[in-house]
Amino acid sequence: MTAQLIDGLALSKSIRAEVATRAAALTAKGCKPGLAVVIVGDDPASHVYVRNKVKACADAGLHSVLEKYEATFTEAELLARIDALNNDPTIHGILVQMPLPKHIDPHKVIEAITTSKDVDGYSTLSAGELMTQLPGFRPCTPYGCMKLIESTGFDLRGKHAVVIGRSNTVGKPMALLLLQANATVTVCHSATPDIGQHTRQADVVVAAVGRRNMLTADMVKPGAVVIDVGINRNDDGKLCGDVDFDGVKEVAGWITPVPGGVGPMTIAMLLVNTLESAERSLKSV
Ligand SMILES: Nc1nc(=O)c2c([nH]1)NC[C@@H]1CN(c3ccc(C(=O)N[C@@H](CCC(=O)O)C(=O)O)cc3)C=[N+]21
Repeated sequence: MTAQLIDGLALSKSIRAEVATRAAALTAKGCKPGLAVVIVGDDPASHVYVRNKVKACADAGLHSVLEKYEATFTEAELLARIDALNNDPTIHGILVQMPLPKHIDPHKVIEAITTSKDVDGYSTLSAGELMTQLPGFRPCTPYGCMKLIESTGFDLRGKHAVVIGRSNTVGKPMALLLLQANATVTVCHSATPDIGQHTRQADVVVAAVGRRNMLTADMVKPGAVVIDVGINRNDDGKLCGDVDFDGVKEVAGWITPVPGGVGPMTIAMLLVNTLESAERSLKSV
């Protein structure tokens, strides 16, 4: 193996420890940071994720509430809960776990969350704040990817970064964050004829596709930083990313594992955003 491992689990722990320190200071001032996590339906993977988020809050000394609703919960009922959480002074962040059941319009739900509590950064106003470099919340996964890249000491200025995937939650905000760090950014997607032609020129590759082994060693420039956002299962049911880790680690300079890479950072940045929201709420009174 030539690549150095970027340990997302270790980095997430140090960020969460820092969150805990700042949360304790806020709590001492009478403002304990609070996160509300809302889940509708019975998708088992989603239930595992939200449990991890709530546990991470408890570990860092944040207040959290988990609201679980049956798959039959209506859109109107959910919007009423969001309205209540928007007006709840003990709650600084609201996360509605995706995906939602088909009868609920996710856009309507996301837009109902007040921007100051949109710690997922999924709303159109948060997206606009990201695009225009205003202080709104950055989506947790791309924000965590930036911290992972930063942790290597790699300076993005003037470097070529290739993002594979153009989702609203990862690919698009990732490209904007890399651009803000002065990288030259290429976004590849399902209609890109030859993705390898682009990634072979890249100093940084962020793979956010959702297809196992889509990035192989022959597509990577020697020494490149490779960030794997994928969440897939292999034939044995084991969690794996989008990157052919065993092949790419022989070529890359730095690489994130799955699990233990981007996933834990997503949760760490959710706590950072919630803490930041609580700090802002104190400043605004
Ligand atoms: N409103 C909303 N916000 C989200 O941030 C959101 C969401 N909906 N829906 C689903 C995705 C997925 N997601 C993950 C978070 C942590 C891990 C994570 O911690 N993964 C561990 C492994 C966990 C395991 O073993 O399954 C790791 O990669 O090491 C994974 C996935 C947040 N999401």
